[in-house]
Amino acid sequence: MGDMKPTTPPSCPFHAGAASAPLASHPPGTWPPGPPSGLTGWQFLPRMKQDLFGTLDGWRRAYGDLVHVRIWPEHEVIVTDPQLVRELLVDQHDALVRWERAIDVFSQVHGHSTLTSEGAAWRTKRQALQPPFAPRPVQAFVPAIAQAADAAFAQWPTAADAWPIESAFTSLGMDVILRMMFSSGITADARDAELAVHAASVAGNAEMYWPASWPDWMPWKRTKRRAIATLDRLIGGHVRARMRVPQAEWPQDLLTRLLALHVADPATWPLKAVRDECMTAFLAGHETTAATLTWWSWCMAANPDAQALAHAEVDAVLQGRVPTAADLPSLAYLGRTLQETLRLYPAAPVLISRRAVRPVTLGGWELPARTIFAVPLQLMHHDARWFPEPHAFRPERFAADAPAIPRGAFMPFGTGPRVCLGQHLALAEMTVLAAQFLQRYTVAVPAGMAPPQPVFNITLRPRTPLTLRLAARPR
Ligand code: HEM
Repeated sequence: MGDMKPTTPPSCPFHAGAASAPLASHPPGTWPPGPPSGLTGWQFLPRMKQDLFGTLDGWRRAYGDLVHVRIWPEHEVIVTDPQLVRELLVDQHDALVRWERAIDVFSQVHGHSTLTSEGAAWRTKRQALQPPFAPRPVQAFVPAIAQAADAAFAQWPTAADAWPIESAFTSLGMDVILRMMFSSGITADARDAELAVHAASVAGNAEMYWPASWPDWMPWKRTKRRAIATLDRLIGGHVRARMRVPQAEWPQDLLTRLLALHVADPATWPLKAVRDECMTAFLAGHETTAATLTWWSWCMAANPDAQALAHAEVDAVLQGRVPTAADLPSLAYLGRTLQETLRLYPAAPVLISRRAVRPVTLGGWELPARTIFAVPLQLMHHDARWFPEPHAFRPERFAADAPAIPRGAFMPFGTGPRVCLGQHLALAEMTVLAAQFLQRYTVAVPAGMAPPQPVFNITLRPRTPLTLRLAARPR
């Protein structure tokens, strides 16, 4: 096959000035460089399972920012160049759907929600849900978030050498999302729900890399079956309880907004669709924020100077008050500590893989329909080209006067039309919780403790549950 020169498209009077389609500069039918796959490429799977990011990083160093990996019967392209990631997820998003295997696995718990749907169904759901998640409306949740934090911190000890902070932040994250969704805080069955979320997550992650799932009635899937039943009871119970209350008495929360859609248009929004959105908001809405606050508390403990600056800012801005939505813009340094945490430990360290439904031209390569694209945010966030000394915790990278970070190099919430629905809520929530935490506590690394190792189980979590030294601050 001869070299195909890029050709200039004929100019069109109707589309003058519009972004032109990317051009292929490599011969059609060829792939970007990548590791030799042998007959099947299946030998890559155990390596990827054992150390996904180490394996991908090795390939990026050897082959560049577009790596082709052949794992029969699939062709996968790993994209780590910020500009190409944006070209893919923003400019060419309509050429992609989410990898069907991941969606199969997620659907077993989430049903058919914004997270798991495609095409017109996804658009309808996303448009209906967008308004309460926009930057301004999420401010209405700040008092509920602050109340949840007050209630939780009242139960935390004033001093502890090894406080199970990960579990404590997970319960708090769950309480917050339950208050926002159902106007009802965490109940005694929260520990069951926490265990169920973990079990469903571990089972989901394990199944993702098999071409199909065994039916859930198989005897060895009992733990997963029970986990899903526990979550169904929790979410379904709230929906049913609300339906027993006269509509005029429904509180202003996310469930009421979803049920209003059901009341107005039960064909598009049957109760099952309401349940599915609640499940997604519950799972996506607390797992990720709890994981981020866990890593943030580690970053604070391991970087006492940054913690002291954050303490000083919180004290100066809040003067001991409970934070309100109006305070959030003034907590700028605290916000940067959260951004730096999301850079080092993105809660969703790799986006859900995408499947091309038509040919995609990217970086000069014409990649055929059915190509799978993977976007490992973790690698991009740790790339020394955009983040010097990438493993150091440096909140000042995000200061207004710091050197600009290339667009697309930092995207903990993804990008394009399928960017995280809850990003503004998550940032407001984490800032309020972190501020209230710092008003009360100093956190430190227990003597002799090694840095926690991140493991990827749908979200990025420490390999063993994180515990830290906690001491109440004089008030
Ligand atoms: C630190 C907190 C969070 C992080 C890091 C995070 C990250 C992400 C990322 C990276 C995606 C895109 C996945 C992809 O493109 O494959 C996503 C999607 C999504 N997130 Fe979040 N998320 C967070 C919090 C939340 C919260 C609080 C909610 C809701 C209450 C939420 C709801 C969703 C939903 C519904 C989607 C799917 C959107 C769609 O497909 O249209 N997330 N999230």
